[in-house]
Amino acid sequence: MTASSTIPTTRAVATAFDLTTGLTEDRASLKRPLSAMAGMYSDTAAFDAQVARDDVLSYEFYDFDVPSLETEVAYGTSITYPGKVGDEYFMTKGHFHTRLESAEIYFCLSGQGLMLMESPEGDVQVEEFRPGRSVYVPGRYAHRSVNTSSDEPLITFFAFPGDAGHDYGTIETKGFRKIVVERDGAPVLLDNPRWGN
Ligand SMILES: O=P(O)(O)OC[C@H]1O[C@](O)(CO)[C@@H](O)[C@@H]1O
Ligand SMILES: [Fe+2]
Repeated sequence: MTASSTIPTTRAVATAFDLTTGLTEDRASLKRPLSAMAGMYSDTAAFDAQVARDDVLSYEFYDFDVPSLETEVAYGTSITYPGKVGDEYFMTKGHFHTRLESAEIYFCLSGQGLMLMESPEGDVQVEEFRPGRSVYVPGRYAHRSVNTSSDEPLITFFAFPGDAGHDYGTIETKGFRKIVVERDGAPVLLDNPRWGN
């Protein structure tokens, strides 16, 4: 996703985006339909049935200029739509940074949800997203946004070091150690029964 270059960006960049929806007409978003999340949700039968019925857009995000150097800052907005696969809320795929130590900052513009984080050693941390709340994802932690609202998109603004890179491999093969599911109308964190498989 991040363009690789050794030439620093030397021009100022401005992007106008909607503070509630996170959308902009200045750029194209990267779209992840539910089908792009194969293997990510714990209820695989519910996932297959839902994709066959209607392969909805589960999230999309904008990279506002994708700088790629250590000295630069990559940033954009992220929109995770409401929905569930079985009891599990819609979420982003999640990733470690290729340069593992790279941290990231998120600022919630609207909606509600959770930032699920875990280190390679298995430390799990969870922070709540609600409008006006920032979440600092420490270096070394994989991170995934989860939308826990029944009807509103979760909108965040994010920024991270330009050379952080995205490492999806571990998450695609092992998953996160925890899943976020609805129980009696509220989100709860459970052990992922499929973790490591
Ligand atoms: O990269 P994923 O896990 O698909 O999730 C996308 C989100 O994460 C980011 O890569 C930032 O970490 C954004 O581009 C976007 O908000
Ligand atoms: Fe990230």
